[in-house]
Amino acid sequence: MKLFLILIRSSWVSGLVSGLLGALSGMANLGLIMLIHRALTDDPSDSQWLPYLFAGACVLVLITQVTAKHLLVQLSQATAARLRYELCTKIIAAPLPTLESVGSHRLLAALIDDVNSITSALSAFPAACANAMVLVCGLVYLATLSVPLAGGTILMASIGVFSFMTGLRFANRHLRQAREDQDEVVKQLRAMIDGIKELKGNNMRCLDFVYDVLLPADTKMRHSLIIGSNIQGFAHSWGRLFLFIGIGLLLFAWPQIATVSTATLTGYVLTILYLTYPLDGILGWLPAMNSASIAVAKIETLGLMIDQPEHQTSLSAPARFRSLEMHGVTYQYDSKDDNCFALGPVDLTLSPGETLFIAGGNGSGKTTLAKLLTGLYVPDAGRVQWNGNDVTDKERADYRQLFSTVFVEGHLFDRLLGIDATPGKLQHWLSILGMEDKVNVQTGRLLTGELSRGQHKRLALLVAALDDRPIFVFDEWAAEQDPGFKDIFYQQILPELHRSGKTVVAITHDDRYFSVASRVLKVADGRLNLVADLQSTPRRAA
Ligand SMILES: Nc1ncnc2c1ncn2[C@@H]1O[C@H](COP(=O)(O)OP(=O)(O)OP(=O)(O)O)[C@@H](O)[C@H]1O
Repeated sequence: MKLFLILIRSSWVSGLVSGLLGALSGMANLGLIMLIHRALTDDPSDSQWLPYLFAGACVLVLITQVTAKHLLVQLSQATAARLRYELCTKIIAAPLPTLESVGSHRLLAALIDDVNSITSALSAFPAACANAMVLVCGLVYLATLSVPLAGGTILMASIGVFSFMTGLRFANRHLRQAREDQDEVVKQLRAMIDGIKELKGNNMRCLDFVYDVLLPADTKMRHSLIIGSNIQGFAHSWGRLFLFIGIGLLLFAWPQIATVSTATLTGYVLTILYLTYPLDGILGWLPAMNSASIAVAKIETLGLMIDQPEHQTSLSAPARFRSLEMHGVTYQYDSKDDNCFALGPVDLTLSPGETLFIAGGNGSGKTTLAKLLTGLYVPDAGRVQWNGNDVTDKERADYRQLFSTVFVEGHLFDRLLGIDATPGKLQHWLSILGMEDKVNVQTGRLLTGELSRGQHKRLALLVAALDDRPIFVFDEWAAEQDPGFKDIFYQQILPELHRSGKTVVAITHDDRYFSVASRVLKVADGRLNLVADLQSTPRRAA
C-alpha cells in the first residue's frame, strides 16, 4: 500500500493513466481470445468481420502496452530519483553522530539496493494492471458462458491466491532477515575494497577475511534468502496448481453433474488456460512487490533513524567572527560500551587573528574537540558562545559556516563546489601548494584520482583556503607532508593566514614549530591544558 502512496506522490496522473492503459491493454488481450473463440466456433459466413476486429485488437494491445510502459518507466525512475533525493536530503540534514552510528554501509544499501527494488516493482505495474484486467474481464466472459462454472473458477482462484499470500507471509520473515543481513554483507564488501592493500600484503589475513568474515556474512544472508525464496516459490506453484485443479474438475467432474455443451466447454477451457498467464503474471509480480515493501519499510526505518533534521542555514555569506568561547563543554560518544570516551569539561576562548595549536597523545580527544568546536558535534553539557551569544540548535548550521576545515579523513570532491574564488586567488594558492597540475583552473575540476596522501591534503587545504572562512581548523594537516612542505605550512601558510586576520586552530604533533602559535594547548584524557602562551613573545619558526 505504501508503495502505491510513493508512486502516487510522484505523479498520480501518470500512475492512473498507465494503470488505465494497462487495464485497457488487458481488455484488448481478452478481446483477442474472445475473437479466437468466435473464429473457432462460429459459422465462417458469420465471421467475415473477425479478421478486421482481430487486427484492430492487436493494434490496440500494442499501443496501450507501449504507452503504459513508457509512462511507467518514466514514473518509476522519477519515483526512484525522488526517493534518493529525499533520503539524501535527510542524510545531509541529520546530525553527524547519528550518521556515524548508522554507518555508511546501511545508507548505501538503502540508497542503491532498496531504491532499485522499489523501481523494479513499480516498472512492472502496467503489466500487473493489464493482467488484473484480463482476469476480471475473463471471469465476466466466463460468467456469460456459465454462471456456476464462473463461480467455481473464482472460488478456485481465490483459494490459490489466498494460499499464495499465506505462503508469502511466511516467506517474509526470512526475506526481512535477509535484508538485515545484507547490511552486514555491504559493510564487509566495503571493508574489502577499503582494505585491499592490507589483504594483498598478507595471504593469511586475506584467507581469514574471506572465510571467517565475508563468506559467513554472505552465507547468513543467502540462507535466509534461500528459505524465503523457496517458500515463495512453493506458494507460487501451489497457488497456480489450484487453477489446474479447477480445470481438471471442470473437464472430468462437471460433465458428470450437469449437461455442458462442447462449445461452452471449449470456450471455458480456452479462456481458463489463457487466464493462467495473467494469474501467473500477478503471482510472479507479488514477490517483487513484497521485496519492494520490505525495501520501503527499511528506508522508512532508516529515515526515522536519521530524521532529526537540524535547522538549516541561510545561504548568505558567513557571519562575522568577534569571539568564540566554550564553557564547561562535555561530550561522550553514544556507545554500548560503558567505558566509551568522554571529553571535558572544556573551557576555551578564541579571538580573531590568533593561531592556536592543540597537541596531545593518540586518542586523547583532539579530533573530538575539533568536531565540537566546529559545531559538527553538539555538547552534552556546557555552552558554546559565538560573538557573546549561545549557539543553540537554531544557530548551529550558521555557526558551522565560520570554519574552513581539513580533517584527517576529509573527503575531496572532484570539483570546486560552493566556492566563488577569483582565478587570481586560485592561482595564488595553487602555486603556494605546488598543485598547479592537479586543478583545471577553467573548469574548477580537481584531479582527485591519482593523488598521494600528501597531495590529497594539499588539495584539501586549497579548498579550505578558497572557502576563506574566518576560522581555519587543521587536524594534523602537516603529518603527511615532506619536511620542505612542513616548513612551507608553518612558516608561510600559517603566517599568511594570520596576516589576513584569520584565526587558526591546528592540531599538531610538530613541537619543532610550536613557536609559530600564539598559544599551545594540550589534550590529555579528554581534558584541555595550556602548555605555552606565546602571545607576548615574537612569532618565529623553529
Ligand atoms: N564515532 C566514535 N564513536 C565512539 N568512540 C569514538 C568515536 N570516534 C572517536 N572515538 C573515541 O574517542 C577517543 C578520542 O578520539 P579522537 O579521534 O578525538 O582522538 P585524537 O586525540 O584525535 O587521536 P589521534 O591523535 O589518534 O587522531 C578515542 O578513544 C576514540 O576511540
